[in-house]
Amino acid sequence: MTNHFWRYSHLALAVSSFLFLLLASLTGAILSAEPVFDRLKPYAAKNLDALTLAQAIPVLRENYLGITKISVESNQYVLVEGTDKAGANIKAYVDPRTGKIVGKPTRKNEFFQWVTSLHRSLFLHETGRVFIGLTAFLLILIAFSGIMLTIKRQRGIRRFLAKIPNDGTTQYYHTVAGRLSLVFILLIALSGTYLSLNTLGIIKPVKTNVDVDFDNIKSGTQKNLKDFDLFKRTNLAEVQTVEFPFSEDVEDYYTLTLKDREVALNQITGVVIAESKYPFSVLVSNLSLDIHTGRASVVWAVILGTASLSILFFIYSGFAITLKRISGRTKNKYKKEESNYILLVGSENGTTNRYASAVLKLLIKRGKKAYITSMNDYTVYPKAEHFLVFTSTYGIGEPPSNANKFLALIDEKPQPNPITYSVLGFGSKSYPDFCKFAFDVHNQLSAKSWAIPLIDVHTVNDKSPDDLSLWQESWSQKAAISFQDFFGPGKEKPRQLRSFSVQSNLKFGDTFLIELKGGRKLKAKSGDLLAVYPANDHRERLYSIGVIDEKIQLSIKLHENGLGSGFLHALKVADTLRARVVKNEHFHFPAESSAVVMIANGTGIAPFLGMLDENKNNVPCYLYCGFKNTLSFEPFSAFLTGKVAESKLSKLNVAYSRAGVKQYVSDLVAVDADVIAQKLTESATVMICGSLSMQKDVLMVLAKICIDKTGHPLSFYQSRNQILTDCY
Ligand SMILES: Cc1cc2nc3c(=O)[nH]c(=O)nc-3n(C[C@H](O)[C@H](O)[C@H](O)COP(=O)(O)O)c2cc1C
Repeated sequence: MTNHFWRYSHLALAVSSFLFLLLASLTGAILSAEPVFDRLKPYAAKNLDALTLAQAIPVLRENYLGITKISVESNQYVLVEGTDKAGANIKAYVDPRTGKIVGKPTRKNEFFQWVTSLHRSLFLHETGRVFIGLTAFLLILIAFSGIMLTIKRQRGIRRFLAKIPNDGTTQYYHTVAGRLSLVFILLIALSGTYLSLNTLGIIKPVKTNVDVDFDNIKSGTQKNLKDFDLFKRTNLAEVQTVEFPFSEDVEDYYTLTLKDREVALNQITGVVIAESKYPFSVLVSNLSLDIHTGRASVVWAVILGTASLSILFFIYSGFAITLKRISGRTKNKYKKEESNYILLVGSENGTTNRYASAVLKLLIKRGKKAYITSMNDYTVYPKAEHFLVFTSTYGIGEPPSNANKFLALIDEKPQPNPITYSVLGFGSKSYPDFCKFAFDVHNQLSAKSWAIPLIDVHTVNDKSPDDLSLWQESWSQKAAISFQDFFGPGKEKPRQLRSFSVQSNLKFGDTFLIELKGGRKLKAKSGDLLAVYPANDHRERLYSIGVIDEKIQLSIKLHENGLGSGFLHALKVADTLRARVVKNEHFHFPAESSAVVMIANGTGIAPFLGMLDENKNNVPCYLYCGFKNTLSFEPFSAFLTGKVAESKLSKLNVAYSRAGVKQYVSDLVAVDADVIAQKLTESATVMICGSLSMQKDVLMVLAKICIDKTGHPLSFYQSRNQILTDCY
């Protein structure tokens, strides 16, 4: 059964029993203090398991003239009833080793009596008992559905006790505490249910009294009590009551009520004259009482109290989780039929929902017609121009439950118009399949003819504000929608711009290479981005950078009327530029990788130039790059040949799309399918930088290579950081 089923069962059971569960656990926690208070009184006898009846009874008989009954109560009080040496009636707690009176039985504490009634029947007699019994039963089901949810969360029963990644959420504490208290809560619930079945008369535990055959009772010489075999074998911890014979007549006998049976004993010879073992139902009933009340052990009573308090915590945290989950849902202002921006959300616990809702509000504030819905409600949107997909990943790289039909739906329902899309994945690197579902969505959308990627797939690790703002910057640049007054997580921070001086600006047709030098404390790595503000206003342009000899190198294509490229193209040596470096951790040269496969087209080669320069350990690097013709490759040719000579680049593969055999870089990748598959299985990293259309083609080729030659889907490697992309 699905996670969804268990989640809703868990919630529905908790909601339906909430009030009774609250009362029962609160009163249960209070009642667990009673055995502790009882044990604090000086009446409890110590080490009853080390004192036999053969030792205790003679001592008590010496002290009291006529004993009618000895009772050993569950709190280890030993009660003697009968007459004392002066012939006066007594009913007192005694020390069974000395026979001394230690206290007199008193009425049960009124407060505990009141709480007990509330706990057992809510003061509603039979009806209350039914409700309480039902609550105990529902608690079993809640615990069971909780176990199933934990198994799903932990990806299998064998990993049930494995470490749970601590993301600091209420859900984490709910799960961890649940696992710790599970056994105790189950015992409370099972014993409570059984006791309720007893009190409601559905299960009737019937003790059969000993059946004595009076014709067979034999007399003889009076044996000393301390020599009675059964008395020697039975310690006081096993005893509930010992009823003494009424007279000295041989037909009167001792009746011993033990934990598991009743025994009749000849008072002259000490021989067992009858025995009746309790039926299973009585044993279970006694055990349930011990378990449910903690009457037999202070330690158990404390555990019970803690477990009852933990139920209160689960009620609180469970509702907090649900509230968080549903609070992110937003009402739509526009209908889906009229909206141009469609926000598709996959969220299990509400984090992604809340972020998507903040983006929706921003779009509406900017005057856009936007519509938000969960990914499973995906349909055909006649006026849609942009899809914004926000999704988390759960389980073994699986979709959240409101997105589990999405991949099938996009196959079933093609859009009538071309639509740009962007996918933002929410996940956590504590899980092996980081944002895998977001990659699955991005890959599947990129194979659709109607879907045009607006920006590369982005991921957010543990709600990182830096990751969120990176997506915002990339998306707002392409969609021309400012996030300036965005009110949501990862909202814009004040920009701290630095000055860069232009070292060179070399032009090669419509491509140009700029070298920039920042101040001494500049920390930039190849793969980071440079944010430039060409009009000195909010409009930002991002460029991938390569760092060579502590200088930032940008490789840019001049676009007609391009705001950013036009501005940079016009820069001259010694000009200064105000800009900032945006960290792009996910696209740095991998610190530990058996090999690196670099795939680029056009100016996307820029970060790889810096990375090859950085390759001090000569990690095997394979570059596949695509250019229009030899002229557009020329700016990089000498540098790359030099890196081959230095063994920093193992193999250089160049495709020209408008010259010679007319190939694309994806064709080169397809030719080397075997090599790339082998590298991937050897934990190599594939890095792709360049245009989104090139990425689309390359991902399709890689998807085929992965599935055909390694048996894993492409997203398997993407979510393990083995396929990194930075495309625009
Ligand atoms: C049970 C569980 C399983 C998860 N599995 C993954 C996973 O496989 N990959 C991943 O990147 N993140 C995983 N995460 C992290 C979530 O995707 C991340 O916390 C996300 O922000 C949750 O978003 P939501 O609240 O919108 O569902 C998991 C979280 C939980 C609680």
